[in-house]
Amino acid sequence: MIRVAVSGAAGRMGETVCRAVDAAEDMELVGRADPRLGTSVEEAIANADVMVDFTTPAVAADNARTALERGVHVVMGTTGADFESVARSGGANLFVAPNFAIGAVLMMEFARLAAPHMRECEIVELHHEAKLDAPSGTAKRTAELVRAAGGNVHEPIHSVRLPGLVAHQEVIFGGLGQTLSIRHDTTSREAFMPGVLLAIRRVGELPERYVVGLERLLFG
Ligand SMILES: NC(=O)C1=CN([C@@H]2O[C@H](COP(=O)(O)OP(=O)(O)OC[C@H]3O[C@@H](n4cnc5c(N)ncnc54)[C@H](O)[C@@H]3O)[C@@H](O)[C@H]2O)C=CC1
Ligand SMILES: O=C(O)C1=N[C@H](C(=O)O)C[C@H](O)C1
Repeated sequence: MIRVAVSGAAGRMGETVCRAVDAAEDMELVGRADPRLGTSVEEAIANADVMVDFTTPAVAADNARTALERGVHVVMGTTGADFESVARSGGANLFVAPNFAIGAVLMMEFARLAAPHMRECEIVELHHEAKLDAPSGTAKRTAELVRAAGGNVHEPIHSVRLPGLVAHQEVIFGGLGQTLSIRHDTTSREAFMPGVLLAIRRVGELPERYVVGLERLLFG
């Protein structure tokens, strides 16, 4: 049994992760941290092997440090924060993914493949109106990957925030007489759960202490 604590447990993602962990036969939900529940990270991780964090950019790095210093592996989903500086804390592993949905990972892979052939690129990301960070973590990661593959991502990345949206992104390449659009739509937060559960199962045996991107677990 993998003993899992969820940080941000009363949030949109945290509640969904708690249900997914509860339903997984090889996992036990041992702690739920959230100020809205009156529970701290320290209490929640006391008996945990892995902490999953979906909180806010302001607190996520501190939460990760707290867990790593206590030897608890971290699966980090929170975007808009930098985790490089905490990655070497303690003796446990840190896995960070800006997007846990397989379709979003494929969108980024396809964009990386297209970049050397159609260099000019714009990214439009669209999210629910309560999202705190802009551009999204997925959009920033896509831009990094496209640029590393030789693409020219135009600034700024376009961020749309509206009620009715969940999480969506379009990567548009333009070339002579043609465009190529790669679009991913998340219509339910359930989309992220297989990726989160995979990361919980694998975070204890990463090849390095700090790994970024679900593609590292999916495609080796
Ligand atoms: N990597 C991925 O695939 C995904 C990442 N996200 C990211 O996850 C994060 C959370 O998103 P939502 O669930 O929509 O936000 P939310 O606002 O619904 O939930 C955040 C929760 O964190 C709690 N919180 C605040 N401070 C805390 C602390 N110090 N310790 C523990 N909990 C604390 C809040 O009370 C709230 O319940 C965002 O950064 C978002 O971008 C969201 C969806 C997918
Ligand atoms: O806040 C969200 O909802 C999401 N955040 C992540 C991001 O910033 O890319 C992943 C997904 O887009 C949903």
